[in-house]
Amino acid sequence: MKRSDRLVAMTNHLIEHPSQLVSLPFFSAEFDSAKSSISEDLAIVNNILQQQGIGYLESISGAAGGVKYIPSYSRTNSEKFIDQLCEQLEDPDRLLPGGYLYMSDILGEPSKVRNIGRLFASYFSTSEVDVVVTVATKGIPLAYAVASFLNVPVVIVRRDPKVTEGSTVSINYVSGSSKKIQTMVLSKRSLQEGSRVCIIDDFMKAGGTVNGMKNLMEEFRAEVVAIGVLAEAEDEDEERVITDYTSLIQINNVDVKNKQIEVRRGNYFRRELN
Ligand SMILES: O=P(O)(O)OC[C@H]1C[C@H](OP(=O)(O)OP(=O)(O)O)[C@H](O)[C@@H]1O
Repeated sequence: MKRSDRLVAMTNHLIEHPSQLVSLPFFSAEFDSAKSSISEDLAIVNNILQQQGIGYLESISGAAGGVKYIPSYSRTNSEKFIDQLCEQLEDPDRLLPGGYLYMSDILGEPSKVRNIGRLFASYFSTSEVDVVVTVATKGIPLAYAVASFLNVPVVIVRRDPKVTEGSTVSINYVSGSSKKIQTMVLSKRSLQEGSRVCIIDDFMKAGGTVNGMKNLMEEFRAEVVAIGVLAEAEDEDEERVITDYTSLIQINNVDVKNKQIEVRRGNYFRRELN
């Protein structure tokens, strides 16, 4: 196979299998090429991925070695996407009682959900995440998007026990937004002790829901190494219980009465991105 054809096929395979180890012998066999040629090809691909600001190839040496495509969105790409999302959300008609924002249309757009997943996967690419955890319902599409780029499974926390979940662990929590005691339930089979967990949700107001998930993770002796929320809205009437989280969008100065709203970049951008 000609180098130009190999480069296209190789890039496609790597992008289609984010965070997955691909061995050099696999590429050699697939493209009937010497490992030295494949190594040169991979250097070219790595260079272009970084130039395009969409990630890089991580090399793993040794007999079981190879390369992994690590999605890592550049600052420029990230800002462009989030600014466009802020503009779309900064619409007073989206305001809901209790300082909520209607975002289900965004969560219904696969391309936007995929980009949100890519941003979080970029941000958490070095956190060695084993599993992405979310709570039903609106966090689910985002959790799958993040997990697909990190190449890890998704675990969904429910609010009610179901016979199909087997024996479960449950905790009670107060979701600040609804000010009522709620329950979170998770099947005992779903998480191994010591799992490194990335918590993902669509929205955080008082942080009671994310805090509930953190408490539930303690019941499983799992370690929360990353917390990502698409949007956060300040909760004027109570101190937020969560501080160690990453948000893509911040909703400020919500004035339901006068239908005013401000939507800005979240704290995702406070950290130096490559
Ligand atoms: O930070 P808090 O004050 O706890 O609120 C954030 C919660 C509330 C809302 O979920 P709901 O709309 O209650 O439930 P669902 O996701 O099933 O629509 C949102 O999806 C977060 O999970």
